Amino acid sequence: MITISELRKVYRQGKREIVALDGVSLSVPKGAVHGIIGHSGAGKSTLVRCLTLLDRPTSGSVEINGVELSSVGDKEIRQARRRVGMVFQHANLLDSRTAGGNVAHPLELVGTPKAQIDESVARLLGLVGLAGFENAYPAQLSGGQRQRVGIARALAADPDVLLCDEPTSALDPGTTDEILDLIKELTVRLQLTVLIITHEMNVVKRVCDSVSLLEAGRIAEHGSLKEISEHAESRLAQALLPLPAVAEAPGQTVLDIMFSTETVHTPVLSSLARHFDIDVNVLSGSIEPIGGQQFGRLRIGLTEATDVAAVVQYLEEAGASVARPGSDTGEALQ
Ligand SMILES: Nc1ncnc2c1ncn2[C@@H]1O[C@H](COP(=O)(O)OP(=O)(O)OP(=O)(O)O)[C@@H](O)[C@H]1O
Repeated sequence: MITISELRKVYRQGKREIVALDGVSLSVPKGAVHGIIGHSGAGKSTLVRCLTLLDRPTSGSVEINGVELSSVGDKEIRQARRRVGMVFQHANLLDSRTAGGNVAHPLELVGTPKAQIDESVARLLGLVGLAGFENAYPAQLSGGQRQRVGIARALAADPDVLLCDEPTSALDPGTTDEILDLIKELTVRLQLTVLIITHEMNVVKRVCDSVSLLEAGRIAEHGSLKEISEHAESRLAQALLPLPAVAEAPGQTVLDIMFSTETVHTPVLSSLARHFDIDVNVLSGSIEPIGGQQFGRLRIGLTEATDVAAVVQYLEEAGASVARPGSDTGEALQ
């Protein structure tokens, strides 16, 4: 379990203060995968550096399984760092070392006996589906295999938390899915706590149990995928269920409707049309499985004469969530 409380990081450039993290609080239980989405400059790298103790937070705390990370002294810092395994975008393997040599590296650095290292390397490569690849060099491996080695190396020190920084951004879609499935499987099997920094909503959909939107150093939105997908005004929900090209609807009142598992299969729109004796114009829509459950989003147009407040109330009473689409939509997060 990782608990981040009121984390602040202020950089100073001469007289100027740059607030990179502005009170980030977040809790992820053991065995869960949490995604962090954010635009460039939101504070993602700073958060990674604070969690890996490459940077000291200005204030706030990071606790891993009840142990406070941010207050450890310089002497214990190496030990504390071992609690967080790091997976990078480009695997960052040492080209001069074999796959086995790369996985062995962090164990060698802390003086683990040779026999124990050999046993760990074989076990870890087996765990990531690379049994028998001990002697292959990174140049002889595919991008996905290199990332598997990177994951095995991150697990070598038996960490509690796996911190994955854009782990699939350099991979093709098929390999991305394989690596994400591996991360999910390892999370459950080893009871890890996983944080994935990503800009890809597909990563969130496939592997995350919960997600946060980091904006200007603050958590602007967060929740489980189910909680988020039930709120039509949530930008994360809109990014999870982006609408295909939306048709213009001159002279109509446009509404976005989010349907959750319970309502996605009920004929809400036809009953709406019957109830109010109106025509409902479907402008765009999508229905997708998110976090193992079906969610839907529809954009509809109503003729201006319709009593919109009554329509919204009717839809909400039917279990849907309704929003008026604005200019700042979740599509921009894609
Ligand atoms: N060492 C530093 N000194 C001064 N300002 C910094 C430093 N590191 C980051 N910042 C500033 O802190 C803010 C957050 O930066 P950060 O690199 O954490 O964002 P990010 O979300 O990782 O962006 P990107 O996706 O582009 O890497 C930015 O305004 C950045 O300019």
